[in-house]
Amino acid sequence: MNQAETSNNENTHNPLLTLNYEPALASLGDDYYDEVMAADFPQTILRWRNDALLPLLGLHPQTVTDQDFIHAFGKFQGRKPFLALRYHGYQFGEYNPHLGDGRGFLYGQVRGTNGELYDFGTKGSGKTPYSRGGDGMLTLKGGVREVLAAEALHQLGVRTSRCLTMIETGLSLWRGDEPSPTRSSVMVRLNSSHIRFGTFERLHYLQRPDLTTKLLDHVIQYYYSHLLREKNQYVLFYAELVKRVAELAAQWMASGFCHAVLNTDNMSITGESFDYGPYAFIPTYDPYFTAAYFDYYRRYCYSHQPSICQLNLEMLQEALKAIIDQAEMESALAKFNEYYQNQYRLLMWKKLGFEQLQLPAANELLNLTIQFLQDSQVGYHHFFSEIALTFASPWRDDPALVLKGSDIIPTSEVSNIFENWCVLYHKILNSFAPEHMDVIAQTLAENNPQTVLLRPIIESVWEPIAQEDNWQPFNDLVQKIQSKS
Ligand SMILES: Nc1ncnc2c1ncn2[C@@H]1O[C@H](COP(=O)(O)OP(=O)(O)OP(=O)(O)O)[C@@H](O)[C@H]1O
Ligand SMILES: [Mg+2]
Repeated sequence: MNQAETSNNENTHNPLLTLNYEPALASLGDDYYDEVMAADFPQTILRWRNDALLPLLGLHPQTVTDQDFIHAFGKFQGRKPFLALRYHGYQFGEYNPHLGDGRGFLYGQVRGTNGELYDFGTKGSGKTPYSRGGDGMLTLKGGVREVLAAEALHQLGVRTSRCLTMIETGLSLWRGDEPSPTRSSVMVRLNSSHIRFGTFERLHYLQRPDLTTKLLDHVIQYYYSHLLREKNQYVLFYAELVKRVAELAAQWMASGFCHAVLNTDNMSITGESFDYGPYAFIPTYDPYFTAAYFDYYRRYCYSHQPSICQLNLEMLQEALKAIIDQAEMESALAKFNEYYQNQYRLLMWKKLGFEQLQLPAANELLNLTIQFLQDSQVGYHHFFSEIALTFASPWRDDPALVLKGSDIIPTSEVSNIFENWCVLYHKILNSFAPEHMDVIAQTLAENNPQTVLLRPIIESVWEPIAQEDNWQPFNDLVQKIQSKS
């Protein structure tokens, strides 16, 4: 076989290339994107493949070889067009009309076995017309961090994008925030959509309500299709987006996650979480914990996340008001807090072991928990995982037994709050039948995995990669996360 025949053969036998790709976004026309080419990399070494996602694409992991991944997502053979999507966005409060996919593109769109349409989006695949001064690349550590964040958040029940694969690409990159030169990677991500708030903001900036209408119809058709028959579907879309985003913010907060860069170009129009750059899981409950070193004014600190999401939704009204009544959008947004609070409470109660709780004891328990976590500065995740680990039915019998045997040992300054917490927890346990203790134990275990992606854990798997190209700790960590252990 000559080279062309070999390549053709690889294309027709590669299950990743013979998926039923749907040109949903491409069919909107080139007002929304630029066709681009992928970089030609000196090396393509498969470092990670997310076999857990393949069944969603209708594929059996055993039928997809490592070479198939490399051929499709490292060498970028056998598919086109690749679309660098156009968008703008508010970055740290300032409008930036020079954005767009600067180091990635929409690789293709595929319908999952669940009937939903998914984007395959790249990151680190080379320069585009939107790269500005950037090199179009993703560091290997950046790829490792994004893979880990997405898997961890998914297992914590957060509505998130996930990485399909990560391939090392053999370049030396220079970055201010990593010891440089540093290694490079390309990552392919599965998102519900790569259409961002900033995609609409750009159309408003260009004063093209015709293109806004066309894009919104597309969004509703593909991502809010249950609204298609409604007369006032545009308002209903906005109202549902408010709910989805409020619930997402609650999921981040309960998970102890700080996204770090909540610019409107990082806000998905489907209300899904994505783009894991300088994120961090909070070590302790600190409302002002800030994950990005360049966030000098703590704009995107942990506790600001709900209000920033609300603000981003408010700014989106500006981009949509040419086609949706603004007063109606305002009244939809007025529900943000209620949606947020309801979801946050529910998730926190689950972390405490309860699917359902009677008010007002439920609120009291939540307030006391937060107060204790904040005043004591015990590890946020550690506190919950210790409850899950040490929980035992006798906690019902005596408040002094609650958390006995755990390593949560409060200092004298917070011993009062801790005692109150134990007394209340004990009282709540007694509002359930003894047979219910197993259910509580199970709820605790399901909602508080022992493996938490704190920064030192990420560094501990990155070090062996950086020092001796040892991927075992990384693979072990992903496996632990995926198995929720
Ligand atoms: N190394 C780079 N080269 C070129 N453009 C870049 C680079 N890093 C970031 N950009 C661009 O800067 C903007 C903001 O980057 P940001 O980190 O939010 O997005 P991203 O991580 O590149 O991609 P995504 O939002 O799809 O996850 C985007 O337009 C992005 O494409
Ligand atoms: Mg981004």
